[in-house]
Formats: sequence, structure tokens, C-alpha cells
Amino acid sequence: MNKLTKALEECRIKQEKAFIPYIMAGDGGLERLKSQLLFLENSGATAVELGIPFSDPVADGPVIQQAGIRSLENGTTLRDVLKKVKEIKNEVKIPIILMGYSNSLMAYGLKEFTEDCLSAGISGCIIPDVPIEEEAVFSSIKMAGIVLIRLVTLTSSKERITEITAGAEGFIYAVTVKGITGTRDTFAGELGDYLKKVKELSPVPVLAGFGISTPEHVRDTIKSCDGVIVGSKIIECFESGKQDQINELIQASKDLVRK
Ligand SMILES: O=P(O)(O)OC[C@@H](O)[C@@H](O)c1c[nH]c2ccccc12
Repeated sequence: MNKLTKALEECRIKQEKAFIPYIMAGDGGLERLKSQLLFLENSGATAVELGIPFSDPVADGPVIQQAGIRSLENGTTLRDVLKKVKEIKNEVKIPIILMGYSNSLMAYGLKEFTEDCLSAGISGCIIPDVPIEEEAVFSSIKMAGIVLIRLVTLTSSKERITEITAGAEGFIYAVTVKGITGTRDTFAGELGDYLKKVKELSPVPVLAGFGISTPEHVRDTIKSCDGVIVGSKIIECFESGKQDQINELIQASKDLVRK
């Protein structure tokens, strides 16, 4: 079974919620990647979403844009990222999901990208600018047993959510805001109902992401879904050396079920 699918299945059996932090590969240099991944693993993350730096990150807010710029300035390429992940794959146990825009993958060549992901032990990919209608282009990834994570948003209709969740693999990424990535203070009132609706329709776990940045956000959001994804706040914490706050966020995802 795919390592990510298995990790999520273990969460379900243990009645735990999933927590997936996002980091930008090459931010601070790729030599930092192993210690970041091990820190997140030891803090109790279920998996890690690893961003591929890209010059035109259309879905990203300022924090991730800046992290991408820093990484590109360090000269990080997708090839380097996959090489580094391959190098450390026996030491890092948690599943790694690559997050990248379609251009980066197409420019690399999909056949080669798939092969290199396999040898690096990548479990899943998130390609946010690829709607299900275009997914066939990336079928080599799926055929290799790497899950392709699909996204739904607050504005997706019930019909659209049904289409997207049918045949979904790994988990469904439920975007919690109408906008780009980045920390938020509050969320739309309809968020809980939206997540419950996606959960009713989805055959795979539903994880919510975008804007989640405090332990309260984590606790509130996971009441209505199977886990959360946190990006911008994690990047900020690593930047400012406040790793203890990362622990608090991850811990918040474990609180609910223990009570
Ligand atoms: O940064 P936030 O608001 O916590 O959102 C998660 C996010 O960072 C991560 O999943 C992500 C980063 N870039 C993306 C682009 C599209 C979808 C998802 C993402």
C-alpha cells in the first residue's frame, strides 16, 4: 500500500487526526532539509508536504512566495530536491508529498520526474494548477503508485465536489478560504458545514488547509474533518527559530481525540 495512504489509515484506526506541515525545499539551503524533516517527524507530523520553488506560484501568499524566492536564490532546482530526498530517504520515515506547479514538472519531463520520484520514495504529489480534466497528462505519476492529491474549494458546487472526490486517492485537500495561502485570523462561518459536506461525499480522508495558524484554528477545524495542513505558519516558525510553536500546533491536532 502507498505509504501516505497507509499513514492516514493508521490515523483512522487509532482515531487520531492527521497533521501535515508544509515546508519549502531549499529555503535556508537543501542541507537543512534532513533536519527539518526529522524535526517534523519527531514532533508527530503524519506526513510532510514539500514545496518545489517556482517563479510564478499563483496560489501562494507572501510567506510562501518569499520562501520560494529565497530557495530559488540559493539555486535550488527540482533535480536537486529529488536528489536530496533520495539521499535521506532511509533516515526520514514519514511520507513525503511533493507540491509543485505543473510547469516545473512538465519542464523536467513527466517520465523522468516519475522515475526520480519513485527512487526518492515520494508518496504523493499536489499539483494545484491541474484540474481533474487535465489529470490524464500526469497519469504516469498515478500509474507508478504515487497518489495525486485533488483539491476542492469553498466555492466548489456539490456536483463538482462529487466529481472530484470520485476516484480520489490519498486524501482530499479541502481549501478553507477563498484566496491564496497565508495565515488568517478568522474563517468563513460556513467552514464547518463545507468540511462536513466534503466528508460526506469523499471516499478518502478530508484534510483542510489554507490559513490555519494557531492551535485554536487546528482544534476548531479538525472537528469537521480528518486532519489539517499548515504551511505559512510553519515556515514563519522555522524562520524565527520558534520551533516550539510548531510542536504546539501539532499537539493541538492530537488533543481532541484524547479527551
Ligand atoms: O500556507 P497556508 O495558508 O498554511 O496553506 C497551506 C499551504 O501552505 C500548502 O499546502 C501549500 C503551499 N502552496 C500551495 C499551493 C496550492 C495548494 C496548497 C499549497
